Amino acid sequence: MTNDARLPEKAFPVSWDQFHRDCRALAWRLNGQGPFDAIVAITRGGLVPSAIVARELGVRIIDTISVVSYGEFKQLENLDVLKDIDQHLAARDPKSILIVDDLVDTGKTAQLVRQRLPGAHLATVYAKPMGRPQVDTYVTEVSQDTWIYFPWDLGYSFQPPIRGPGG
Ligand SMILES: O=P(O)(O)OC[C@H]1O[C@H](OP(=O)(O)OP(=O)(O)O)[C@H](O)[C@@H]1O
Ligand SMILES: O=c1[nH]c(=O)c2nc[nH]c2[nH]1
Ligand SMILES: [Mg+2]
Repeated sequence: MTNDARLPEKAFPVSWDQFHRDCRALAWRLNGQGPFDAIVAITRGGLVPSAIVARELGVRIIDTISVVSYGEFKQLENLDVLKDIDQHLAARDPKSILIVDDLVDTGKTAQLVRQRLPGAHLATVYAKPMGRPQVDTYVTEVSQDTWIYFPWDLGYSFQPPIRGPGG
């Protein structure tokens, strides 16, 4: 048990280097599918993976949908859509559209975006078991009681020794 009751049990910190590799691995998996000619990034977490996947797959059109679902480590009661998908994009063949996010947790965010773009392919870098059914392609699964720490949320800090200061 962690000291702070708000924190999930396990931590999975991800460095920039690891994240870049995991996004490239996602792009490799997606390369055999599609082809995709537009990406919908679920902001904000989907922005960095979308940029990397777009570069690898040669996709030039990137739209965003802004969904807020989490306060501090806890999901909010209702998902809030602050910015919706462009109507021009929604009129395209859904099979050519790739939806990208950093992770699925409960799957509620992914489900909301799927309902707006039925038939589009949804990809995330990480997936927790509850959200996995909402994802077509992902790279790494972590347990439901794990919190993923992304590189843009982290900084260098002192780590106390595992056995404490006495050694
Ligand atoms: O599967 P779910 O339980 O719905 O959670 C997953 C969503 O939660 C996080 O976004 P968040 O709402 O925290 O906003 P952010 O992307 O701006 O950080 C994450 O980036 C996913 O979009
Ligand atoms: O940074 C994050 N890490 C997570 O594990 C997570 N789950 C939902 N939203 C999340 N945001
Ligand atoms: Mg998000």
